[in-house]
Amino acid sequence: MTEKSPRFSRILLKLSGEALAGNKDMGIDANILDQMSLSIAHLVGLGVQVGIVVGGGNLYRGSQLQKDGLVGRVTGDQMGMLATVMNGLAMRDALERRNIKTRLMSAIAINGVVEQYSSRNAIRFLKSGDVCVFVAGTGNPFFTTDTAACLRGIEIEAKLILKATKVDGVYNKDPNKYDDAIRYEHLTFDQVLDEKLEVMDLTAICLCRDHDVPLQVFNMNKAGALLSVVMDGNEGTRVSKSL
Ligand SMILES: Nc1ncnc2c1ncn2[C@@H]1O[C@H](COP(=O)(O)OP(=O)(O)O)[C@@H](O)[C@H]1O
Ligand SMILES: O=c1ccn([C@@H]2O[C@H](COP(=O)(O)OP(=O)(O)O)[C@@H](O)[C@H]2O)c(=O)[nH]1
Repeated sequence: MTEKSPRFSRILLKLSGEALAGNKDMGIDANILDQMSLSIAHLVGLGVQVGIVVGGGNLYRGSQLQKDGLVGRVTGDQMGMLATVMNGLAMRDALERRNIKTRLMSAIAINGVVEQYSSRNAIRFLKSGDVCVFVAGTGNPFFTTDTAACLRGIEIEAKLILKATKVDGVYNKDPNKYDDAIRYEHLTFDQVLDEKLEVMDLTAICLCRDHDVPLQVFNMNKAGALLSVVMDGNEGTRVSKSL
């Protein structure tokens, strides 16, 4: 009997900072990180090329720092981007503890700590089986790591961008506020924009739509969900250019 091969050969996985925090208010939950690295190791073992964009919301968000009166927005966003670097360092170590060769690539140069992002190098590393963790978002203030995920996904020619979240996909309204919210199995980027569904920010959605890269939103806390998305795409909600 031959083992089924993955439906997507190269993926970009977006992990939010909050996902890394688990049930903690702040910081990183070591058990969550370990679980995530195990799931990613499983994909790598199946020959899937994996790029990861990590968020930083478990540590800092520029908009919040500005609201708190601590710093201006640009400085706050720079602190937010540096927060993603810290999460990425922890993610790299968790993956390497599982003997997965991992490249940590940053949009902002931090010599001696991370290597600088280049799409050509990233594609080369992915082809050789290394996992690439992309940090520091897009390198620019006023953007999000969701946008960075779509940008990097397009650049590395990922077949699918996966957005890991805390709910089972995209609903017609916020499932954490409305018990009668209904989950979509499949919808278009234009529907997301027209119905103002809070899946990703507008820049991220427009990038995926304009470059025709499908997006899958799924629950990272559900056992086996990541594997199921990559093997057959039957998990969560798929968002694409057309139905
Ligand atoms: N239409 C919707 N479908 C799914 N989740 C939604 C929707 N509207 C709001 N949400 C909320 O978005 C949250 C997930 O957003 P996410 O982008 O993963 O979080 P973060 O902003 O921390 O990265 C869910 O917990 C849910 O409460
Ligand atoms: O291209 C980017 C990506 C991120 N950020 C900053 O980094 C913070 C953390 O990223 P994000 O909020 O996207 O993290 P997540 O919600 O995924 O944990 C953001 O709030 C921004 O302040 C930024 O300035 N530019």
